[in-house]
Amino acid sequence: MVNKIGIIGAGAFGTALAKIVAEKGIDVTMWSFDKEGCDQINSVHENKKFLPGIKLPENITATTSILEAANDKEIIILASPSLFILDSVKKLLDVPFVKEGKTTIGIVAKGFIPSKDEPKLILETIENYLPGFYRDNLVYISGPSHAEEVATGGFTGLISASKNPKNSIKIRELLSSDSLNVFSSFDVVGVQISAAVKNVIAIAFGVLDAIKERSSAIGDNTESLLLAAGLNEIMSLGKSLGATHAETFTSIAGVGDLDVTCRSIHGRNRRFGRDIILNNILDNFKDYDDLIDNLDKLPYLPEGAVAVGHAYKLAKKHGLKLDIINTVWNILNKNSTPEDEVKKYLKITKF
Ligand SMILES: NC(=O)C1=CN([C@@H]2O[C@H](COP(=O)(O)OP(=O)(O)OC[C@H]3O[C@@H](n4cnc5c(N)ncnc54)[C@H](OP(=O)(O)O)[C@@H]3O)[C@@H](O)[C@H]2O)C=CC1
Ligand SMILES: O=C(CO)COP(=O)(O)O
Repeated sequence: MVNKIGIIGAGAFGTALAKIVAEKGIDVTMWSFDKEGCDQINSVHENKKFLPGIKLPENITATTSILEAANDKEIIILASPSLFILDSVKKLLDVPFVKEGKTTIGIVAKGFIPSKDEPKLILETIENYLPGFYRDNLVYISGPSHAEEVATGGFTGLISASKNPKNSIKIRELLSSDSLNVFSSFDVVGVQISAAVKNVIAIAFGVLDAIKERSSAIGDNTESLLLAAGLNEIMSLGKSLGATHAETFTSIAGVGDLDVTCRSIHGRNRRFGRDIILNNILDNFKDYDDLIDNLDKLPYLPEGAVAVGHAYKLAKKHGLKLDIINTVWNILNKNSTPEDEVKKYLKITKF
């Protein structure tokens, strides 16, 4: 029986999972990048920056020492966003328990790690940094799970995916609770692609959703069309990259997460799409590279902005014509106006 774990990254989702686990009587040590946030969790038992208004159990403690958070823990969960996860992994290499392979590592980041190299899925990139025995042993945690609802006990389904069934079961047992229903999967490729590319589709959805407020040419029917076509693009890319189970795409990891990310008011990628139309947010950036370099300056993190660059390259490499991914790529590169890109995608001439 696990009695203490480490969570690396004290953002909204890391904190929500910490609360679920701590309420089961398991002690949680969270590593926070930010000293002030760390002090708040320890003194007032609240993460005011990322999960305001949620009282945290007292068996959650926070530290700015990654050694303290990760050493001597049978399980650690990496909860830093995809943009920063590699920094966290590099820091973990100094932790004896991690170096000796004594810990099971779960990862919740959805997206691609920013890089100019050939696109790689998150687990593959992380495996390249960790000692060899972690290969095929990492666990990828996904599913439709906005932190705000997980933290307040909203009933939620998650997928625990690993090539090593012992490890996926270990994480499943750790996270399962009255409000969290966790399922195991072997399809690490299908689950990761679904998690990364749904953020791209959600940006497109946000763009359509904002145009819907201004024009009767776009309605709920149009949005459902986008959702269905988006799922097809996720499936095409997933199959080309080696997804092993078609059911992944119709599961909570696929259509479930796509749906919540596009429709929920909590969705940050959807919000980014809306801000492109309603607040001309792209005017603040010179070009796509400038957007990616400054993404962490936005008040919320739309990981789909990074993911679209990788998905676009992967689609090209595999000879796939993926129109929504191309449309989002063109919008973020300001190849023409977002409205014109949407018209081109829908093959219509006016709104
Ligand atoms: N939010 C959600 O509902 C869900 C999120 N996820 C995934 O979980 C991951 C984390 O998302 P979320 O919790 O929402 O993130 P948040 O946007 O809430 O938090 C940002 C996080 O980034 C960390 N951070 C900021 N700058 C740096 C840096 N330079 N180096 C290292 N860490 C930094 C912060 O650390 P600190 O607190 O220490 O300052 C904090 O943990 C994402 O990949 C997301 O896709 C998955 C399911 C649901
Ligand atoms: O992955 C998520 C919910 O499952 C969160 O999506 P956003 O990053 O768009 O908020």
